[in-house]
Amino acid sequence: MRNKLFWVFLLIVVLLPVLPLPVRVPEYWITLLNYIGLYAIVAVGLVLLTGIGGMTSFGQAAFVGLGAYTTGFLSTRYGVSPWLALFVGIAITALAALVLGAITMRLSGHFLPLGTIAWGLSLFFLFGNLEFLGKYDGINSIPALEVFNWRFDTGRQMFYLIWVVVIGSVLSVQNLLDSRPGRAIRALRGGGVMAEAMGVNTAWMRVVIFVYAAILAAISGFLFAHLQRAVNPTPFGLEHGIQFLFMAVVGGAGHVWGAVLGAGIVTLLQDWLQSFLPRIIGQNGNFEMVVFGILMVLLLQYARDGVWPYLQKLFPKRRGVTAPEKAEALVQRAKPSAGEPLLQVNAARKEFGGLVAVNDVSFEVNAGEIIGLIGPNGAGKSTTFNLVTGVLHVTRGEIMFRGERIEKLASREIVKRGIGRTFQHVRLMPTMTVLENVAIGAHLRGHTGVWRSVARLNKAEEERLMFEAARQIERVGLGAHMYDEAGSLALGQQRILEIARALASDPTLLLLDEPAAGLRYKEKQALADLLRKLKGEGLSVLLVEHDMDFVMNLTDRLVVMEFGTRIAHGLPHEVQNDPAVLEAYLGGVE
Ligand SMILES: Nc1ncnc2c1ncn2[C@@H]1O[C@H](COP(=O)(O)OP(=O)(O)OP(=O)(O)O)[C@@H](O)[C@H]1O
Repeated sequence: MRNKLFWVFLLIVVLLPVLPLPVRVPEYWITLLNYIGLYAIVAVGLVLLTGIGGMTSFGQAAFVGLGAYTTGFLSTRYGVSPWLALFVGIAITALAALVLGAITMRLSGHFLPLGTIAWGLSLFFLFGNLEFLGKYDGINSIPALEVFNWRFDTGRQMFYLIWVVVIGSVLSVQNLLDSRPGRAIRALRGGGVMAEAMGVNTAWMRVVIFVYAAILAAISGFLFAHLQRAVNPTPFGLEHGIQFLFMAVVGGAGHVWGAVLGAGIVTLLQDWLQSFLPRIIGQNGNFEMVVFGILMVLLLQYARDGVWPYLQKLFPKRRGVTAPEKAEALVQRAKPSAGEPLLQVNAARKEFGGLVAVNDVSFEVNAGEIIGLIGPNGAGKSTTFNLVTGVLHVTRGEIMFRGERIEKLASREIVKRGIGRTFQHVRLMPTMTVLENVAIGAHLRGHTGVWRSVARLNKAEEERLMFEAARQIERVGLGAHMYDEAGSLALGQQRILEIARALASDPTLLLLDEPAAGLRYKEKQALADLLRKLKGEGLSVLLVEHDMDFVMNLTDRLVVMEFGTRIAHGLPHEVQNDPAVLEAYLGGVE
């Protein structure tokens, strides 16, 4: 169920063009609302791409152009039905975005924005220079849209079509974000290391949302062409690409409805400035751009999250995703029997240039054991951890898991095989609930993709995933916080939440990176109790730790490293009294 506000909004949209006199909305406002709608469709895509996925594109106007020119060209030159042209336009755009995305999405940092700028510029000049597209004059006499003899040849009629698409775009993106791939998209922020560790193919996910945003832009372009009944390159230039980005940011790039709000604010503001500034200043010129620029700077300075969050505070909060009381359990992997060899690290070596961070280190973890990997600062523990989890790859040596070599596999392949992990510095989605955070961990246990999620054909699987996430939350004792925002929990609880997220992947081995770091005594005790309980349930744990006391009463065996080398190995009390360990780890016998 959508909230009341949505239905009020829908009612306004339906009534606006048909209100009788004297409250009839003038043509001028209908035109403005049409443009706001067209821009909003593009901005919704940008919210997904930029606000949520964390990737900046200046090239959306070029995708709008692709949609507009395809229908303009096909419908005027070949008399093709615009509806067919819409599909051709979407296909061309998707293909272009796929190719462009596959090239640029792998590049980090500023390469993507630069790539989209280059794309925006080159397409603009291409439109303007191709003879068959009418060069800079463009294409005229584009036919009106028709559905069953109903012609959309006035602004008032187009209004409905445009706003149906706006609402459809918003709902489609909302549906997507509340789904398995949506949670993966939200986890892309912050570099994607966490998402990869949960089994998400982040490079592919980035391409997917780039294509999705491009398709929305192309649909907007299609409507634009049939509203204007003419196209030329000007509206598809880089300047408009930047404006779309402004709209998403002004509204609130992290909020889907923010796109509609942002499109409204920017369009109205520009229109207002354009008509009033010349009167105040007394001469014509592009003064509105100057004032607009200043307002933008102020907004970015004082309201980084855009205007939507302020508006949102006035209304009741949308109820988030909940876990069902009952659902069919997810399939579990076959568990090893106690004592079976699980992980074998054989002479693993990692060199960073001349530095040997891990020097031919060997150890193993058997099913049902808790093993501690300890050592002083810089000993190579985290590097070893990263070698096992696929974040780094060995220079030489081998790592076996359940009889299979895994040292060359990527993180997402390793979690697939049953190694779950947590992070030294917790990596949670702070504004998502505990439930949703844990559900990210179950990513690989679901299969629904983007299109089925958009169409809400994922209900049964979502219930199973949420049920499993809730089960893991109860298992680690965080049931009372199921619907709290993850960022609101204390550090100790956040670390336990990360364990629940790892458990949601149904691991046979749990890798914990300094789980006790920063915890208070009570929190450490709670964590140790939880790990003992998990061990009792047959789970194996490898933990990298600094805190000697914490590991002493918890682990079955300890592996001690110093300067990248394994210096001791054995039962905790044996290791504790080993002179080499006392010397290295405790800084010598006092
Ligand atoms: N990506 C990297 N590039 C170059 N050197 C690195 C890299 N990662 C780690 N090192 C170096 O490798 C050595 C081992 O570091 P590592 O982080 O594995 O130690 P650690 O035992 O986990 O220490 P800490 O407890 O402080 O986290 C250190 O000298 C570190 O500076």
